[in-house]
Amino acid sequence: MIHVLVSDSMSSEGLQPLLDAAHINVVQKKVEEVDHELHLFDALLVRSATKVTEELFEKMTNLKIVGRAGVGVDNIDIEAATKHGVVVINAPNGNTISTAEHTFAMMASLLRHIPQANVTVKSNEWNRSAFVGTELYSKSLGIIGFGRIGGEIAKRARVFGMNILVFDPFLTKDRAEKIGVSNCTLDELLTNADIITVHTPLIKETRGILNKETIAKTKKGVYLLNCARGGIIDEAGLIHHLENGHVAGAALDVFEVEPPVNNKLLKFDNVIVTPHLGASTKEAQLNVAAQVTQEILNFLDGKPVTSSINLPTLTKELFDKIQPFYHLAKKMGNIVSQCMKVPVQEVAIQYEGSVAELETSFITKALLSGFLGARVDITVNEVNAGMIAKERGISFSEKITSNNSGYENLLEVKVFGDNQNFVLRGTHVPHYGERIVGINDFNIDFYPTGHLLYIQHQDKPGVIGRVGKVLGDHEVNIATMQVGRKEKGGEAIMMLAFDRPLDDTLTSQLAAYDDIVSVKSIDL
Ligand SMILES: NC(=O)C1=CN([C@@H]2O[C@H](COP(=O)(O)OP(=O)(O)OC[C@H]3O[C@@H](n4cnc5c(N)ncnc54)[C@H](O)[C@@H]3O)[C@@H](O)[C@H]2O)C=CC1
Ligand SMILES: O=C(O)CCC(=O)C(=O)O
Repeated sequence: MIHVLVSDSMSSEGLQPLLDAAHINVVQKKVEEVDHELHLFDALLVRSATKVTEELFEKMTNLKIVGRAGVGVDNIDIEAATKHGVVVINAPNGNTISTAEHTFAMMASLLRHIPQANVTVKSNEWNRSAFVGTELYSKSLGIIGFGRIGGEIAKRARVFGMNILVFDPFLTKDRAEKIGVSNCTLDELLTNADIITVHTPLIKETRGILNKETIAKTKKGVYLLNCARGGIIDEAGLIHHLENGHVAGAALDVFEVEPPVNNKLLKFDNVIVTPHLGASTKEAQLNVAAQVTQEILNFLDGKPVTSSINLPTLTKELFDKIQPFYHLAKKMGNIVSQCMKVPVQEVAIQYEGSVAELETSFITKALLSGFLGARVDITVNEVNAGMIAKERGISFSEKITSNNSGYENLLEVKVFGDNQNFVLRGTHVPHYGERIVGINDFNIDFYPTGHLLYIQHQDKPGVIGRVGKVLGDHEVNIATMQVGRKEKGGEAIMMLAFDRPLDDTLTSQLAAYDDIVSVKSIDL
């Protein structure tokens, strides 16, 4: 049974496929309410209320995936998720329209004082002169962060006859042209916009992008909006410019601390607020819950996820093509790790042939996870393999080569360790399977599975017979056997496969022969 914890309120219609799955047990409770069972859950679904911290990852020892029903993942410690090998996914476009519409509603309300006027009329006042507003028509709207939501706002602003100024360092010329806007510098936007709205993620570079100093550069009487994340507009800086009358008004859906506690911003008549409602429509909630549910089901079924924050994004088609190499790479990493029982400083992976055209970074991570999984006692997977390698001082690299070894595809891993290097080559043959085709300078051909014995020896008469006899004396049946050598009478290797693991006494007994250089038992 797979256990999924849904810890924030979510559209039950969107969650239905998870609720309907017979093999999945869905618990809809807050994290605090299941404190003693946290270790049971395979998946966690959240909106923005649940804080997914390092401490929570430590308690959720079985967790494999966190799904964020929404865009912003600032409530999830992505670094901690990556370290714990937990995939983080979000629902990037399900609430775009709702948030763009909310921002527009806030903008119109702010400039026409609708919330303030509403309160007075309901209090039996009829004071029309107190609420003279400002038109949106022909005003310059500055949009900071021109992604999905910023783009939708621009489309609506154009219909209202507004001029649009955009600042987004990552905006491509193509996308700007397609929507018909031009990118300007932050300073140009600040000095020319009548209204400024922010739509970036909350990251180091955007925290406080509008602050005491930058707001001072804006036009006197500017209106500011934040329907993205609290902290993108620095609250102290905004308060300063509301008090000195530089800012004519602000519309805020989000706050540095939510819900806001003793927040001075709530005292200003010209500040209108909503309780983080950008994505709160029936449509958006259905969209994000359905998107994230489908992704979780795919993931739990071993299918690719398309909106991961800490894994390369793969389409189903690409994922299917990568699968054979993913499994081969994982096994190759594992074999190398078991053959190199010394500290390792570097892992270099090379791709040749058709495999080089795929998303090799994913295959590299699979190889690293196979390598590290055999030598560390924590969960290692494609999510955290790179991070764990770095933490352990192991550098890794990948290279595409145009070498022509004759194989349709070839993966080669070279591992450099204390006084020892090791090279392994593998290929995948369609309809036939994975093959290891080279160890160090030797050509060989075996199927990497089960219990193997790798023997380096002298190419002399009687060695193979002696190995067979020792194994036979211990009632060990040899399932398959491959040999390889470089030259007659020189160094040689054997790879034997068995139906059951070998015990250490047997490998020590074989290693004691003079013409046997080394014996390594490999379990896959
Ligand atoms: N109030 C609410 O309920 C909601 C809030 N949000 C917030 O809105 C934000 C934006 O959402 P989307 O448009 O879907 O995200 P997006 O990823 O499509 O767009 C973000 C844009 O910000 C730009 N950006 C990044 N760093 C920047 C910088 N230093 N300066 C200027 N631009 C920068 C990016 O290039 C990107 O184009 C989310 O990160 C989330 O925090 C999203 C949905 C609902
Ligand atoms: O879950 C919510 O309603 C908040 C949505 C949001 O802020 C986001 O998607 O980034």
